[in-house]
Amino acid sequence: MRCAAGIETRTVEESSINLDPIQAAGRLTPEAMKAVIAWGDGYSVCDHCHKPFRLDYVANPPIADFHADLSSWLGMDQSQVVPGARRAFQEVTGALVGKGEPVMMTGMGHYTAYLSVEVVNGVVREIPPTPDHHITADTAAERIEAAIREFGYAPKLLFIDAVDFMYGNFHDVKGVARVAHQYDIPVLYNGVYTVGVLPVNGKDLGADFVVGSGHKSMAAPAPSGVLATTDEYADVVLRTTKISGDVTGRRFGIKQVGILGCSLMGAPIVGLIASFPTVKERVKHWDEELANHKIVTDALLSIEGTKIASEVPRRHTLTRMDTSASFDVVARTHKKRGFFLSSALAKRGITGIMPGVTKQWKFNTYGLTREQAEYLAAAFVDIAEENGLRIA
Ligand SMILES: Cc1ncc(COP(=O)(O)O)c(C=O)c1O
Repeated sequence: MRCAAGIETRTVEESSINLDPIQAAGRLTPEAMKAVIAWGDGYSVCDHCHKPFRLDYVANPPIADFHADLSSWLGMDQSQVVPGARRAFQEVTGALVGKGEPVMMTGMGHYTAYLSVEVVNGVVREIPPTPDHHITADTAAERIEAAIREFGYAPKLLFIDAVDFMYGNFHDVKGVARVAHQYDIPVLYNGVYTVGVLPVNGKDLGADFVVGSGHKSMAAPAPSGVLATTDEYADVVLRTTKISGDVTGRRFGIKQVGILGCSLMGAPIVGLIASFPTVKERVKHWDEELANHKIVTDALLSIEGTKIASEVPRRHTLTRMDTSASFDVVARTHKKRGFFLSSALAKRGITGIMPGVTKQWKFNTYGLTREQAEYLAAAFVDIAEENGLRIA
């Protein structure tokens, strides 16, 4: 069915398996789905906004309680909801970084982190990954020293991914944060692949800012995300307005500057909150997610020539495979070329791997049941066998 604006009814096949790394942990819970329908009108939660007229003070739906819960759940002091992790990056750079000032970024950072420096006319200085795709404290120290020599003062902020989007590798957040703090550089922990799927305690990690993505990892609608910080940085980054109109003298209460007053006011905030109890529970079961993931990677590794390009053993459900000596060999002569793999998977109800790619590709098994993991594992082996690849 298609509405007058041309939007088709979206059907989500419950039994199908979507391996798209960015979608795996963002699918809504049934509770969020219902809440989104009930609260989908534009500014729906604003019916319940009373003095002092700020989103995080709304008692019903329980937005105020959610903020308090979120801060303690992340091991931080204060938090805010934002329209996506990228807006949290922007809020922090907006508060801490001036024109021409350096920010340390890892060479494996997301493009939105780079752009959040660009939007405030800051300058990026990178910490390159090691040949095995890790960000280490030693390299961070070297690059910070180099930036200090170049600029004459320490960088204003350091971004570090808990788990990067390229390989799904874990990085030495604690070690890097310890080094950064020796130079008084605040640390932004990018938790888009951790917050909402596994336990995170920002202060234990040495983070000054913890950023999560609602639509990527907290079973929430887009755009949504979270920013948590310490009391030390809250005064600057979550600061309230002081501006006034020079002619009218107008003032704006206690609105927060970094999110231009309010951020999520309808479906995204109620969806985020409605999924939160499930999200808090599911992070306790990360080991089960890893066990399911291993069923699939073991099956893939049984296909002769197949390797894992990410760190091993796997500690995350997002993995980059190297099938240049297996599926890519098939692709060279197959009539569908590289598309044979995505097409064979689609026939089996499996989507989310980039069509046409057979050398290196990423997938994420987060949220699959044991049965689905076994089905997926068997599907890869089956596809390999029907294309003449040997199984060890
Ligand atoms: C590592 C990383 N950081 C940040 C983002 C941006 O997140 P959001 O869409 O919530 O702004 C992404 C999105 O894919 C990502 O992979």
